[in-house]
Amino acid sequence: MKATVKAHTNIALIKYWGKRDEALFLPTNNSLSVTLDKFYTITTVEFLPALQADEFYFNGELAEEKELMKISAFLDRVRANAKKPMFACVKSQNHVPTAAGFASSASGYAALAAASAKAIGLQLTDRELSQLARQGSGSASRSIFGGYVEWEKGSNADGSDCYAQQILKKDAWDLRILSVEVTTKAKKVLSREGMKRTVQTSPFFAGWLEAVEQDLIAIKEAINERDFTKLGQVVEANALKMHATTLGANPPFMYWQSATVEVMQEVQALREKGIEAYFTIDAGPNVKIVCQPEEEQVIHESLETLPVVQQIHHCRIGPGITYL
Ligand SMILES: O=C(O)C[C@@](O)(CF)CCOP(=O)(O)OP(=O)(O)O
Repeated sequence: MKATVKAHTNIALIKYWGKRDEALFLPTNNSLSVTLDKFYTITTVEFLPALQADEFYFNGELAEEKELMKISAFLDRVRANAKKPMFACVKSQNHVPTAAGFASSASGYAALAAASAKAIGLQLTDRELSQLARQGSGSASRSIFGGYVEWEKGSNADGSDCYAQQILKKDAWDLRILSVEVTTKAKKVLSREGMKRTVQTSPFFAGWLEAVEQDLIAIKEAINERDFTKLGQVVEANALKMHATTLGANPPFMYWQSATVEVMQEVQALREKGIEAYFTIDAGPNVKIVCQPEEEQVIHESLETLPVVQQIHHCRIGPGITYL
């Protein structure tokens, strides 16, 4: 009754931004991501009849109560699914620089979903695992798979048609992701709160929903044609539109800091010099840059001249979950 799983984090090229159902983590729009090779979570789950309650160790330390509550709530779904009311000991090791603003919940819940299902004896398909992980954190639904992944929003109220699937293998198109950590000052609005406030109060959210459908069509054409310029332009414009919605929320908020804008401007300056780099930004001030292998180094060198750049992580497109 024990299993260990390694799951990688992912970065959305077309953003998940808004839920149509908070309880089931059903999104308002499809999203598309690439799984990253460098950052991952390894989670071991052991169901033990002798346990009187769930236990959760995070990076070797007993986790605090509120984290344990979230894990237990997730395990309740697994227990109900397997009809086995047994408690578990969960041990998670994160290899994700949380300072980089990576959604470590993506790799964390993907690993927890796969390890807990396996340990309790559930035989779930990857699609079913994606639907289970989704109920821990939406973006985790994508980390079950490697390569290029699309998360289908579905339309059923119960989420039975809401899951992610791989649309292109990781080695089919070798793109690089530079994760640029900048100096962070303010406490950020967590993505869950950010998207909820935006859906409920931003007049720009309707425009986002229209635009993201078009962006998804365009990026899939770009992927099929291996057209990096087209992909980069869609990725950057999609991120900017997502962030534009937050400015219209009530109360308004903004994830960018001055350092964020400096990096964005450096990327645009690189393009004016003929170096193709495109940025994307999630629920935080850090910037991720998409580029082609041959320009990865020159982009790194230009970024590290910026005093606001603290660290640059080089990522390639990575694999789906593995059972260790
Ligand atoms: O990753 C993306 O598509 C875009 C974002 O990173 C943009 F910030 C949102 C990720 O949201 P997540 O942490 O999955 O939310 P949850 O479902 O409330 O846990």
